[in-house]
Amino acid sequence: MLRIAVPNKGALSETAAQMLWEAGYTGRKDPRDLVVSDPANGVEFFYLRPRDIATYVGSGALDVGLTGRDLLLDSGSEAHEIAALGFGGSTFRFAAPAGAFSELAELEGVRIATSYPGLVGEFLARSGVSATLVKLDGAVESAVQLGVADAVADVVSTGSTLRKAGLEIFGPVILESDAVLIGTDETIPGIATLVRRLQGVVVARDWVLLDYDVPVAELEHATAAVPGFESPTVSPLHDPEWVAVRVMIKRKGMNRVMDDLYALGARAILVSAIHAARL
Ligand SMILES: Nc1ncnc2c1ncn2[C@@H]1O[C@H](COP(=O)(O)OP(=O)(O)OP(=O)(O)O)[C@@H](O)[C@H]1O
Ligand SMILES: O=P(O)(O)OC[C@H]1O[C@H](OP(=O)(O)OP(=O)(O)O)[C@H](O)[C@@H]1O
Ligand SMILES: [Mg+2]
Repeated sequence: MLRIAVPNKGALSETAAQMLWEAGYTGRKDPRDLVVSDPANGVEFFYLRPRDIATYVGSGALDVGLTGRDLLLDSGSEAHEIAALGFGGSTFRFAAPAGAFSELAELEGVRIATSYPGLVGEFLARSGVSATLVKLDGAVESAVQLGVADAVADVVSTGSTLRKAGLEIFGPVILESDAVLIGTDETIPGIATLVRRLQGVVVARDWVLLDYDVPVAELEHATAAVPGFESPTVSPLHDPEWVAVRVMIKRKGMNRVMDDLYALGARAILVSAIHAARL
């Protein structure tokens, strides 16, 4: 059985569970379950703290895990990224009260609060800056106001936590993070199927099916404007001057594409959701 680590709580847990469910796996029914076996799919899920997942997978105790790129790098684990999962996006940034710092070099000798000392320490070392890291468990945005640090380095998503704490981002982007599938050995039986299933879910979330009818005379323009994922399917219609076209497009921006096709003379432009995919 493939042994899979899944976040048991926190920012990634809900979407990770939803994705696995959409990929056809049996999830946990009770949020207190620690282990769930899914023999029909040949997998076993271990619900763990997101921060610990890279440690379990890196040690070989578990085969693969869903976690954040930032948590993977912070852990120093042997595990590596197998696939990006298209959710849990965040950036990792330095922040301080407005005007306190404007660039990285000014962090020399100052105190930086973070719950990701591995990630931040490695970044500072690579940049040739020597600072004192103050290791906190979370809510690091309060560290400056409470006087235990001069700056913070933390996960930023919408930026509202920083704003509420009166802090502003400065300096370079430390990391762009995403939820990722991690492992040590991609040849373990079952991993390739898991990856294909998860990628199928990512595709089904990000792409839609677009159907439209277009005059044959405009077909080249329309397919050049909307080439789709691979190549559009073109089918004859009863009226020989028209054809039907089917193409996959990104969900984001689909209304703009529909407007453009309409302007080119396409009609009966329909969008439908993709429920599952193997590409
Ligand atoms: N507000 C957010 N929006 C999007 N992703 C986030 C957000 N906060 C954290 N993440 C991502 O989620 C992961 C961290 O998850 P989480 O915050 O649940 O773990 P933690 O901070 O170690 O645990 P906890 O917050 O429960 O102490 C990281 O990969 C991070 O990039
Ligand atoms: O930019 P925002 O959308 O405001 O999100 C960023 C906040 O979310 C995370 O906190 P989390 O809820 O994980 O709490 P923690 O600090 O205790 O880990 C992160 O550590 C930031 O504090
Ligand atoms: Mg957190």
